Amino acid sequence: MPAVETKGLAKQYGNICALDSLDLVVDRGELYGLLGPNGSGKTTTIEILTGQRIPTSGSVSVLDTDPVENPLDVRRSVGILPEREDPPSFLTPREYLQFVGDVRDISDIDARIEEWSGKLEFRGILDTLSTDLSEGERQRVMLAQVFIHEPELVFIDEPLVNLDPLMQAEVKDILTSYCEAGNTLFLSTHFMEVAEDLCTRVGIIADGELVTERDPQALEENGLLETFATEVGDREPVEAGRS
Ligand SMILES: Nc1ncnc2c1ncn2[C@@H]1O[C@H](COP(=O)(O)OP(=O)(O)OP(=O)(O)O)[C@@H](O)[C@H]1O
Repeated sequence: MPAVETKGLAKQYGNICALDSLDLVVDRGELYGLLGPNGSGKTTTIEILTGQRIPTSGSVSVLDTDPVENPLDVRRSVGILPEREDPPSFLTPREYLQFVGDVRDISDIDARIEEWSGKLEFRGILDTLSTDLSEGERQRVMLAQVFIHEPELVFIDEPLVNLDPLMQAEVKDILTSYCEAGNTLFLSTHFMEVAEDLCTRVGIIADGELVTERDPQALEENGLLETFATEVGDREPVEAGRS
């Protein structure tokens, strides 16, 4: 069974059609990137896949579980990093990750905090209040909470945002090795070079529909940007109220 599968997935917010019959299949071990213009439905898709939102119609399967029927089971077995999410300002990274360890039932959380704060190079700020951290330091802590319970499927919106170039290279290596070990990564990004460098397959979504899927490694330089411009740029604007 694939890691993620949607059939005819649709989501209306009042008279706004955010998703319109989305069919997606992401196999286990893939590093899949979902690209699309602002408002095309990427966040809505991830929120439905992670049991945070109920679709209007269609079916969803995540690790063989229906996130609409069993949202808690899905949220326990995946890692999630939404866009612009920070650790609570009033906790230190250590306290926050210990809290995550409690929620995820991790028995050796202290050892894992050591491991992930080492990998993501934030051991030196483990006991600093999060309100006093830089944006990049907060992103490192949030990346640690994604992986600390060793999920087999991870959803990340803009994984490299706010990271300096050396840390971007580290995180790219972490994400690639995570998938090489047989796990699955579902990314959403606006950065073509991130998708080109990292993803084994990308899907381009526009107006809540999947318009094309490509292997970015098989494209010429800037090929993804050209594909994006062709597939998305030529579309007619969609009016609110379309069903
Ligand atoms: N809670 C909500 N209530 C009403 N409309 C919403 C809600 N969330 C999203 N929308 C609308 O649904 C559409 C899809 O939004 P979504 O956030 O999924 O897009 P996106 O591709 O993630 O956009 P971006 O790249 O700008 O983050 C947009 O038209 C948006 O305005």
